[in-house]
Amino acid sequence: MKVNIIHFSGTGNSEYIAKYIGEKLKDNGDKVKIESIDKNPKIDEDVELLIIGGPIYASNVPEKLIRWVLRNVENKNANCIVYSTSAGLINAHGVDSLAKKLNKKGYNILAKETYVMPRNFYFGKYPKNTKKEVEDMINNTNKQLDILVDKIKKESLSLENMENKGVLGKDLLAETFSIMAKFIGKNLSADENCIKCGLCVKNCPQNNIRFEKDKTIKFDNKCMACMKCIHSCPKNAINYKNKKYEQYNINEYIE
Ligand SMILES: Cc1cc2nc3c(=O)[nH]c(=O)nc-3n(C[C@H](O)[C@H](O)[C@H](O)COP(=O)(O)O)c2cc1C
Repeated sequence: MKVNIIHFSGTGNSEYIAKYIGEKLKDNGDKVKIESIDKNPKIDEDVELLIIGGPIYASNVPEKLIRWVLRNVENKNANCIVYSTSAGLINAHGVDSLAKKLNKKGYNILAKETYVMPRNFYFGKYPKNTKKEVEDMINNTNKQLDILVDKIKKESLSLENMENKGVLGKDLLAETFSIMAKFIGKNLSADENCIKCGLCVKNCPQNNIRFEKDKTIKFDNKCMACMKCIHSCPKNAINYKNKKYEQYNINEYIE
């Protein structure tokens, strides 16, 4: 079977899901392509299964992912699985919106999956997950993924109910959040530990970070609050509201 797996991932959780499913299907002999929307991939003409997902930001997947789907996915009669990753199950069903858009384009939605993964945005009563919590989450998610992969292999998934309620409201929330995110971005700054390596400049999915003439790091007004810059800085030099974040790196927990 020809499979395309497309994701948006700020800090690696949604990419992990894409790769996990992808590798298992490759082992099964399927032809699999895995890509991030950051590379603006093309969906194969003859794709038989599209798997697509990203993180939950306040009840929906990022507006960037929704917009990418609306603009870049052509109408097609193929099977599709949508997924989201979130730090908890509250507000986690934003994946309905993505499903609805793809269903309108002709895709048969076979599953709407939500995976609880480590938190990448912590404050107040939502602290960073402990090592044990992270390990448990990844183990549980792997079990959930194995069940899904098994169903894909056995072709035992059936059509999802598309009578989703509240998609309009969730889309409005995603738009509102994308505006709020710009303000979150305005609270980011690089401190004296910055070694000017340029990784954040290169990695930012919004091209929101640049070097000034004097090589200081400048954050513009296009932030989507994905947290990639904070968690991937090799010197943990990027602060939010002048406070340092304890970094999260999924690679520390997987082989
Ligand atoms: C700005 C922002 C808002 C978030 N909002 C929620 C939320 O409403 N509910 C939730 O469960 N997780 C929320 N999260 C956590 C992420 O959805 C979760 O950590 C996700 O797995 C990150 O995926 P990624 O590593 O692929 O970017 C939020 C994360 C960020 C950065």
